[in-house]
Amino acid sequence: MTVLDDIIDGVREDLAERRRALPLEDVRATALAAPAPLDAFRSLGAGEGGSLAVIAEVKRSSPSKGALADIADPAALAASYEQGGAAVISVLTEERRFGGSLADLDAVRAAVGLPVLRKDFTVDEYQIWEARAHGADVVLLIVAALSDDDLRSFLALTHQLGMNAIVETHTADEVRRAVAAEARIIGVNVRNLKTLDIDRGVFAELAHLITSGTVVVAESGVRDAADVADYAASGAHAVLVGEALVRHQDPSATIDEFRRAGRTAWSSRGAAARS
Ligand SMILES: O=P(O)(O)OC[C@@H](O)[C@@H](O)c1c[nH]c2ccccc12
Repeated sequence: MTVLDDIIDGVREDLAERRRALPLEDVRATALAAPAPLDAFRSLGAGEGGSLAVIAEVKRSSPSKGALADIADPAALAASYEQGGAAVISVLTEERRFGGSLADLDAVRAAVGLPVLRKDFTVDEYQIWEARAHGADVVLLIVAALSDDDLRSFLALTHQLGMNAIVETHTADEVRRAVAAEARIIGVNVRNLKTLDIDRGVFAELAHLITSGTVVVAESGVRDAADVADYAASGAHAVLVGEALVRHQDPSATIDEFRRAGRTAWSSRGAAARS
């Protein structure tokens, strides 16, 4: 049993409970009445113009490190992310291992004008409707946790609702599956969710397998501006950062610094390509 299997068992139990309290029909009705989703593909694709997008995450704890930060006011944290120039705000909603909640998502949604990612382990279409009902614009689809059929049908539902999905990969085979499913945004998570080990080199190994026209996101393991520059130089349009931001005194300034590091790496990459 991997860590991922274990997390998903908990996710399914919690999901069964929410479904009993609120049937899919009710969640659907709320989702369809919600304000139209924001276009995260566009916000992230701004990378084409030579800048790197930062997806800034509200993350209370993690299975590998336990409690990361005491986030008393997730809305205020998200507002500081927006002020620093984040393109998208990610909110962990998984409760058991990450300490997140749909209440955190609601608070952040109300506080920012940016696209919001509901970060969870999506194993059922219910969670996609639920994300939309809570005002999310983006969901996470982890290839390692899904069959090809589920990946395709979840992606189709997400797009039908006008939302985007970050399709998360960790191996060459998963990248191939994501590309075959016609994912528009592909994330490479350098953390192996089965073992929780980080290997930053995985990003450069896999990024070049992703077809052009796709937004490429480097996920996890960003400690500082140098890590951001490395990901950008290897082809990231965006980076997804949690721990380094929630632990920092001034998340807003940190995002600004990361964006500048990304821009410099982008322009030298452009220069290398031209010469
Ligand atoms: O805190 P970090 O190392 O900056 O990582 C953020 C994000 O990539 C990580 O939270 C994450 C990536 N994929 C996930 C899937 C589920 C839960 C969490 C994640």
